[in-house]
Amino acid sequence: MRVDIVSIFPEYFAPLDLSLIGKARANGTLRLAVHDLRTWTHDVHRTVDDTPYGGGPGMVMRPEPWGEALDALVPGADGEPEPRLLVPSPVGVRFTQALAHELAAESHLLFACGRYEGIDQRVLDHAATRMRVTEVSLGDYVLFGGEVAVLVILEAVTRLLPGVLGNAGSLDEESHAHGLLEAPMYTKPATWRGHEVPEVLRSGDHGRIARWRRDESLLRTAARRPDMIAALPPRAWTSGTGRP
Ligand SMILES: COC(=O)c1ccnc(N)c1
Repeated sequence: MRVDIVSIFPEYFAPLDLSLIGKARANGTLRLAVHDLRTWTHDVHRTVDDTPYGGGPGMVMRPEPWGEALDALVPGADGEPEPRLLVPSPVGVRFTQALAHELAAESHLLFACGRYEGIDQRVLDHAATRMRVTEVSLGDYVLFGGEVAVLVILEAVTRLLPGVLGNAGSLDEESHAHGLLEAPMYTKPATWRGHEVPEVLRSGDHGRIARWRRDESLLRTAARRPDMIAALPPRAWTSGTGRP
């Protein structure tokens, strides 16, 4: 997967050299490049923003640098598929595990990091004439800029790519993998500060363990995320594997 990120704070992405994303970059699973939007400015102050039409507080990101940046990063006639442009924004569609899986199937993601009051709408409108554009929200709150959201989205997507997670099986059992929250997890020692690991998990009875985990998962989801319970298919209540 090719990923391009455009930001006025490229240094925000230094963490992408670390850990499993760093390894994915080193082994070629992820071809990631970070670009400074100011590369595509031409004035001495390298201006990227201006006052909003219609008045109001704050500044808006100018369209010209973004237009030139996207022109430079979107392959022209060389046959490569158009990238999917992702714009982290409070007004976007909610980022979910399902969307992470959808993005993990893309060959080229292009992230545009807005700052100030956002990017001139015409940048997104023009981009939509030649590529898929998705504004993505992490939740109902506002950040200083899109950079932190890109780190979150990129981590959620990259870990789904083949070979990135050492134990791919964990993808199958984790929270949100099957519309439920994961059951509690335990490791040694069996007793810690007077707290015992549930006996069933030390029983070696895999059928009992699977049922216990399913039940705990349903209870935890019902308590914390009733919206997810409401979205479950009816068969989720009877399957013994913990998978709806
Ligand atoms: C500037 O970007 C944001 O404020 C933002 C991005 C993604 N999700 C949000 N909830 C906010």
